[in-house]
Amino acid sequence: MRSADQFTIANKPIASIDLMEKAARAFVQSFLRDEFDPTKSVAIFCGKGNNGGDGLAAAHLLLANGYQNIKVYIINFSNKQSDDFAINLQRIDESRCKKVFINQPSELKSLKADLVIDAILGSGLNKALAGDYEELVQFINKQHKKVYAVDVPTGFFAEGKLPEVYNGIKAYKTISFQRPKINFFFPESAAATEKFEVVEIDLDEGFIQKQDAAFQLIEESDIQNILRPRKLFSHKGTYGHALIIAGNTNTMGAALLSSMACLHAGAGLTTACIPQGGLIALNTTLPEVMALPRDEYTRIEDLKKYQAIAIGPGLGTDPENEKLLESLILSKQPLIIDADALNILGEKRDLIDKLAPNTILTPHIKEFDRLFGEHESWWDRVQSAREQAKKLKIIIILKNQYTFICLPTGKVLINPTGNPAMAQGGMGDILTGIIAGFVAQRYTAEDAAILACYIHGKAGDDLAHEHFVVTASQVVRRISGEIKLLIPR
Ligand SMILES: NC(=O)C1=CN([C@@H]2O[C@H](COP(=O)(O)OP(=O)(O)OC[C@H]3O[C@@H](n4cnc5c(N)ncnc54)[C@H](O)[C@@H]3O)[C@@H](O)[C@H]2O)[C@@H](O)CC1
Ligand SMILES: Nc1ncnc2c1ncn2[C@@H]1O[C@H](COP(=O)(O)OP(=O)(O)O)[C@@H](O)[C@H]1O
Repeated sequence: MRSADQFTIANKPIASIDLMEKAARAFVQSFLRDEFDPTKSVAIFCGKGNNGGDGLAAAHLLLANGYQNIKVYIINFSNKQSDDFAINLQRIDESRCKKVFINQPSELKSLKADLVIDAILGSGLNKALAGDYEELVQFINKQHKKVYAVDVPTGFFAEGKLPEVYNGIKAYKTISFQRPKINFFFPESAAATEKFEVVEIDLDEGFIQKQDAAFQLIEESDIQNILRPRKLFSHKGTYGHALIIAGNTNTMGAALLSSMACLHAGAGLTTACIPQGGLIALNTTLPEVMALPRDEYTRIEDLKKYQAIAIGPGLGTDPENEKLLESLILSKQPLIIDADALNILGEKRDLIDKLAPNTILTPHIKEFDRLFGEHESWWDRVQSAREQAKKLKIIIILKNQYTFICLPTGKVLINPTGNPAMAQGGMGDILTGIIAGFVAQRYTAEDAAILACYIHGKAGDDLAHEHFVVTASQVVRRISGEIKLLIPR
């Protein structure tokens, strides 16, 4: 993003000071949507780089928007200052805005303001906070004010491994420019900001898109470009046959949820490979789904009729399941491996190297670490998922609030849908079923992964508008409706 700033300044008819003004304007617009009471007092902390410059420009704009009680704290811990900071400082000097220079953190005794804007350090942060900056930030955090951060909270790295213990600003909201910073998508960011919003500042989009960015956020338009309508004169055979190998004595629910999700995602036929004991449950709850009792299942040649095979939800890790997984892997059929099948793979690591290209693995954090070793941070975990997907030519769907879809090309797609109301058992089982449903319909493994993650989360988001918690069964029933809403007319 820093290179996009520089490219835009060099190639668009816009001076860097005007870009700063644009950024400040976008920040203030977003701030005013949340904070529309101009009688509130605001303390704006400005460093002497461009982040601080944004803060000064924002002070100006807030005054122009009727805020009377604004105080700017200029953090004067270093002699260096950016040119655009200096220009905005002069503008502040000429205005009626109160300002004070802070040469040492101890000069700050109290903070009376209702709201705080943090513009101390932005994306220019090059090492963890220490010394005066750390002391200043601790002081601000201890005031327990509502803090709005400009671009990134001071002390938060926009990318790269985050320090184990975060010592930067704890913001209520971060208003970030043009593109979200990759580290916002990792759980560690919860210590730095409760939420973030991305605002446009007109950086050169063409340039940004040409960058070979490893990470890409999935957008609704991507889904619309991938989804295909049901064809005239089509029949069940057009949409493929999926096999869901799942369930055990105490975990038949996982098999039912997965199979149901596969059905609702549009597979032409769905067969559930379950234990004998689950037949009544299946036949009573999912009459559309066919059954293949697990002990009858032996011949690998019979698998050829399935366009997608998912294995794992509620499966158990018995030795016969190990053999089943191994034979499936060797059959090179289109495979989605989840839950207990991933745990088996974690124990029988030699099988990992035998996975066919485009096999889909759907681990949550624990399953992932069982497969590929413990990781200290999410940055490390995602890097290693990326490397493994590339090396093995498979797709790894690393599940979390933001799910990372790691492709064989080395690219990582970030799924933005989903929310904490979905944090309940069974939610992963239905994701697996949805993926199988799309693979059966002959979407590529990559497209099926993208569609499934996005639609799964979107269904959960829509339900969460009205529900405190969203169950997997509720999400399943919304899948087909979500597809209908997303599909181009
Ligand atoms: N044209 C542009 O480049 C634009 C930049 N914008 C703003 O500019 C910010 C980036 O500005 P800068 O590159 O000037 O960087 P910052 O303002 O984030 O920081 C600059 C200074 O902080 C020092 N520093 C870094 N880490 C430190 C640490 N741990 N302790 C103490 N000092 C430290 C650096 O040596 C540098 O002197 C963005 O976050 C954004 O707010 C926006 O105005 C949009 C346009
Ligand atoms: N806080 C959350 N925000 C968004 N999605 C979530 C959240 N918590 C869980 N999910 C989604 O729910 C699913 C949980 O998968 P998993 O842990 O395998 O569940 P289970 O094994 O119980 O079926 C994943 O797709 C994950 O992305």
